[in-house]
Amino acid sequence: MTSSVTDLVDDKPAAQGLPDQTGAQRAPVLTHVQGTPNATVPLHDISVEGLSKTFGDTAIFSDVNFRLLRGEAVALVGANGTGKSTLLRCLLGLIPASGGTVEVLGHRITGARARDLRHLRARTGLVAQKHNLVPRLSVLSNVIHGLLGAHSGPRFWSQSFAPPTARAAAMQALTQVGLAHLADRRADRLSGGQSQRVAIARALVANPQVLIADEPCASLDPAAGEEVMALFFKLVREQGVTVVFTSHHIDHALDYGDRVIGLAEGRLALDATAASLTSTDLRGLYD
Ligand SMILES: Nc1ncnc2c1ncn2[C@@H]1O[C@H](COP(=O)(O)OP(=O)(O)OP(=O)(O)O)[C@@H](O)[C@H]1O
Repeated sequence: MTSSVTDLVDDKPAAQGLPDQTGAQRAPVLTHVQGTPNATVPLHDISVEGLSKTFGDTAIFSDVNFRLLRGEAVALVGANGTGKSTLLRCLLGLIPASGGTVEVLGHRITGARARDLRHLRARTGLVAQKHNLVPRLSVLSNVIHGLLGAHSGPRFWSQSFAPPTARAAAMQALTQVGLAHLADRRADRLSGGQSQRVAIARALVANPQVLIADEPCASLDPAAGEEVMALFFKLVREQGVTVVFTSHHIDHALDYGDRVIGLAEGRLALDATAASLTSTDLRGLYD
């Protein structure tokens, strides 16, 4: 559908329509559609239809359907092993779906060629449970690697060779996460919380429109985890990024998500606004 988009009316989250984490309402972003000059429809950054995934003979989930509006933050919840990480990997095309379709930013992910996926990865980002920094390289070089989706080549592997514009962008991202003073430190000399902040800077440096975060604070102690979540969502809200995140913390899903979707018994068992849910509703998914 979005391949026929011709004119984006407003690409920032506005102030009405969808609830944000403070309970305020934000409007869905509207777009004109080619051939229907007077029509406006909400712009979906992610559309999932009839998605299923099996590993061998084991069905992980089937018939999953949801759409995410631009700027929306959606928490994906469910008990261990229900397929949350698998679903996130299908969204990014990191593993093939077994059935159904995924569209991200108007591009079909399911069945796409590797070259097209590479192009799209320049506009998407991933924050994983394990930050996956290159341990022997500097913090700055690791953040510069976040630009590799948009550019490639040896010039982007090390801060010494990267163009000044790339270094400046990476320094700005480090400043946003409060770690500019550690730019030259080796990544393996950081604390867990600092590493995860660097991973966030790396994910945000290329100004992605869509971010996937798989338990971004799972490896951190509760205090550091709270700090990282608050920082992450402050930045993505400021930048109007569309986010899908998983968390085992029910409070995080309700505090940071506009919407919560839940997997149980191989199905999408929940899709509701965070404002309409209580922690008891979510606990039911873990029984
Ligand atoms: N590559 C794979 N091959 C076979 N089975 C897999 C593979 N990846 C995941 N699985 C299985 O798929 C199921 C869902 O795994 P997944 O990691 O997506 O669950 P999850 O909901 O993210 O779990 P958790 O909350 O523990 O992180 C699990 O039973 C897992 O063992």
